[in-house]
Amino acid sequence: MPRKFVVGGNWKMNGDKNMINEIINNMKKGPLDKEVEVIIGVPSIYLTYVKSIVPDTIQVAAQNCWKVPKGAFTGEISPAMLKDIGVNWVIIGHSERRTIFHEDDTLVAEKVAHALESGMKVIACIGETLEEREAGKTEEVVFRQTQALVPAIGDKWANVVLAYEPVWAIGTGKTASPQQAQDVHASLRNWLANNVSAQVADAVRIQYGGSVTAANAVELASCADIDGFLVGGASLKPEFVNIVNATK
Ligand SMILES: O=C[C@H](O)COP(=O)(O)O
Repeated sequence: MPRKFVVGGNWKMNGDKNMINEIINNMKKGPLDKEVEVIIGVPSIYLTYVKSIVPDTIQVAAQNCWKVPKGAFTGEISPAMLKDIGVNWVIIGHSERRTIFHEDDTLVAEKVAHALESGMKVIACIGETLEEREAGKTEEVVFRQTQALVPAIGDKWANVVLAYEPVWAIGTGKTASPQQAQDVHASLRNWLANNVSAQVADAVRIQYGGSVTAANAVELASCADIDGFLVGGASLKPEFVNIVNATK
């Protein structure tokens, strides 16, 4: 079965109500390709507001969550709380969480496991730093990060999207070339076939993220193993509509 293209917009810690109204109005105007799954990653404080103004055709994600349902974890939010306000997706393990907030593979896996057990869908992020790429360790790093997720995901791969985001391409304007991205995506799929199952390898969607724009999205989207994007900066701009429509 062909994999449905899935485009996420990760707003990160950006936006206010005025800007959010503009972004959503622009997406409503679209038109957005109906064949593409669209998920916007919203700062937690605006999740309820965005849910109240967004059409059902656009799904809403949190950018993080904690690994237990409730308790003394000041400043955190749980999958149970997200589900309570109708948010069914969460981005976990973004490189900014891994680097700035020191989230390691184990914590990322615990968060993924709990989110999935709570009935949420997860965009799980992986990707190498520039230093790791230059040392020829790209595959070693993304395989290690994915391996940590395997027991956490268990049989719930249908609720997971993998986002390959080379850290050196995030917010830098340096996009991975379509060949560089395709090579890593193909290696990941091959690794999944050997270490999980052929069925999961074939079905799981792997997004590319890192300086995706309307100008490079069409070529990246034409690669066989690129099943969508996780878009940062450009998801705040009108060109996000063109990125969603990159396979049209
Ligand atoms: O989650 C999105 C990625 O960090 C990519 O961000 P960017 O498109 O601004 O490079």
